[in-house]
Amino acid sequence: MTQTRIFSAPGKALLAGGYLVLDASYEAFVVALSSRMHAATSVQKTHDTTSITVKSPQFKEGEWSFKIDLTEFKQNKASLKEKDGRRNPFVESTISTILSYIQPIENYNITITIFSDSGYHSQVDSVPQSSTNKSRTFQYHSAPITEVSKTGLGSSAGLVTSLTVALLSCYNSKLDIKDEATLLKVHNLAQVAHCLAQGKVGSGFDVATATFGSIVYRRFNPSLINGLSAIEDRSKFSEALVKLVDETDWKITHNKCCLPSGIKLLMGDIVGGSETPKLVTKVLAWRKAEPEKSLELWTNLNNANMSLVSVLQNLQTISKQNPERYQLLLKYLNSHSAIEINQAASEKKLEFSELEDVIVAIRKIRKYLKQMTLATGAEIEPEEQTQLLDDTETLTGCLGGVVPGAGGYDAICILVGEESVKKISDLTKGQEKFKSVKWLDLEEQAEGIIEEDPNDFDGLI
Ligand SMILES: Nc1ncnc2c1ncn2[C@@H]1O[C@H](COP(=O)(O)OP(=O)(O)OP(=O)(O)O)[C@@H](O)[C@H]1O
Ligand SMILES: C[C@@](O)(CCOP(=O)(O)O)CC(=O)O
Repeated sequence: MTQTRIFSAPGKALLAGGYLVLDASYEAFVVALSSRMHAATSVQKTHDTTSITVKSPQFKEGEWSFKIDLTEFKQNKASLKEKDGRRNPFVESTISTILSYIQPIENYNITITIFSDSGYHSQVDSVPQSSTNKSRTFQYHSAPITEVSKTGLGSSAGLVTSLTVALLSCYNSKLDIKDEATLLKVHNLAQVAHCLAQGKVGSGFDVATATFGSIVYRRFNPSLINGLSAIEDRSKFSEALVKLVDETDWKITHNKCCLPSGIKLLMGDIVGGSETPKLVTKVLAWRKAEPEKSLELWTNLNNANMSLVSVLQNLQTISKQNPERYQLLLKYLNSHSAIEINQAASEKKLEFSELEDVIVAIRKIRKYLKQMTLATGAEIEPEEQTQLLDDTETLTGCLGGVVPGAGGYDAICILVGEESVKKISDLTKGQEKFKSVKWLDLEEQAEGIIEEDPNDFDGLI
């Protein structure tokens, strides 16, 4: 019997809480994006050995095939061997984590096909291909996955999370991702697989967002996964993994939190790029060397981050409790810039002080990220980005913006009234001061993992 189920998981933009989120004392606000990673299953029972193939047809040589003798797998923790010696550490790690967890007795032929929305990668040298009913279009690249430039939306987290839920569904046809406990299990397994593939334990905000969608996130203790990776024997590893996934409280926070209606996230890709690990190393070294100064800065920045979350939540509440006033507020936003709103507030002429609250919170975040930049020497909000973000405050309908995640020269994220999105992208196109920005064709899509309609993928699989 063959069954096709398709699951997808979103990309991310870390709007508030970069660096702080590495420490479980602090929370971060992460927005899930409309660029998603999809995993389509095909399962057949077999009497032979288990065979698992992951295809990623948008990339050259995007196929990784494994034949697995289940008895041998249980006895030996050696890594899986791909048929043609091809490597994809994230695919290998996810398959071996799921098999270690499930410890299957019956054999299946499984094929999972991955589809990646165009926001994750540069579209240079790629051609579109659509499903029969034209509801889905994906870009097909002429190069292997490792050679195509990434945009920073968390492609490996999206891959691991969608592959985790897809593989689990192959062994449990009743798997329901609307069930909270199931979703938490998927999250825990995907975090383990992602960390083992990376060979390090990060904050995990990307995997958490891929699973749960737009959230306020607090990380888990890294020792949970560090302990696992030290186990050499497969049966002991499986036993510890089951305990960790099913019986351990990871003490993470993943509270749903999204942008208020009528306010959109606009993400600008910047010409240039930064290496996150180098920035992180500098920041953590300074934090260690300057415990008192850094505590003060971390506290101030965290207060600013949390105030952004709370003013956005306040707007969401107004939109529900007083929709008429909220429509007027949005109208005002879509006809004023952050500078003008701020000016009106200082002259005590502003009717919608809630808009000023957002602008102030964003400015505070930037102020402390700039202090972090100057103190640590890590280019988190470098001068070019400062100028660019200041310039966005002059755009009608824009509340300002930040450098997302680790910052640097990768991207900017701005908050914009929905009606102003197109105007801003049109207006900035020809302008010298915005010449380094390419607005990405994506927006917030707050859901985490969802199950897709297979008909939408006809002709692609
Ligand atoms: N569509 C895909 N198909 C197969 N493998 C993928 C796909 N997307 C990502 N991967 C895997 O994830 C790797 C990229 O992970 P890496 O940790 O380098 O980037 P990342 O931090 O997730 O990137 P970014 O945040 O910029 O998207 C790829 O080399 C590949 O192994
Ligand atoms: C700096 C850090 O806090 C955020 C990095 O975010 P991004 O990969 O730049 O989106 C690192 C992490 O949390 O793993």
